Amino acid sequence: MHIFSFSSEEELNKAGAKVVIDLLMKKPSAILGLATGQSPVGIYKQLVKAYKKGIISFQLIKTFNLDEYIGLNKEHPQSFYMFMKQRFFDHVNIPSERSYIPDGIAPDFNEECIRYDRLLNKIDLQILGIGHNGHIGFNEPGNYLSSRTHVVELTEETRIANSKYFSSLNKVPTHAITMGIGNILKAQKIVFVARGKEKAEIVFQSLFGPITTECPGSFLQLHPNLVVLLDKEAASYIDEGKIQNIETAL
Ligand SMILES: N[C@@H]1[C@@H](O)[C@H](O)[C@@H](COP(=O)(O)O)O[C@@H]1O
Repeated sequence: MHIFSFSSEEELNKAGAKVVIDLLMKKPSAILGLATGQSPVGIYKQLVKAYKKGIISFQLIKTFNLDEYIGLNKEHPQSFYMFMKQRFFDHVNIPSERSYIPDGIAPDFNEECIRYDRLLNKIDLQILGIGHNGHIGFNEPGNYLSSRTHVVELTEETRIANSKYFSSLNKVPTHAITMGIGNILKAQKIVFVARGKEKAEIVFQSLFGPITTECPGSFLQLHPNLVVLLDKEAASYIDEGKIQNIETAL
């Protein structure tokens, strides 16, 4: 595990984008796993900049998003599809048929989970954030975790946290489809991003606490190629000796 912390947002975002750019330079047909939430948005912005400068092309890549709300169609302003479209897909040259996201209004969700799992080729690089309660994708804390794509009931805590995107809490969907922990851990490399003081404890628990279904992020400790990008606040519980110098490492 390589942990880096940054005093500037821009440096963190540039470091995250650099991991993607380096991969695309080596493998223009790379498969990217993408995440919603505020944490990765700055990285997407840097990637859009790099595309506009002609540094990289997304023509040959494929993308798979982690999750989608159940009950929201693609055009719904709060769907994760729309989130990605507005912040990333519309600004780069990813052919739309190569960007996959679970279908939140599928007629049969069991079938949809099976379909998504079949589509999921081996992800080269997964970009990942974390919820305040330790969820990754929408794998919520509890007595068990699922390995494959599945339907999940969102916790009250998650619905409240995500209600900032909706007009009221009762508009936040109660369920979602998410890749499972196994899908996430199968990625060749994971770039895990977290920002802010309110993430400091869960980031510490995830990276150094016991591996437990009560903290889905703790399963990241099992991944052999994990790059952790934190701002100073999110890194504040971590011993400085465990944090690497970006200049020498990336
Ligand atoms: N399903 C997503 C997660 O993938 C994301 O990690 C989390 C944190 O979002 P933020 O980065 O805005 O804190 O939000 C959502 O619930």
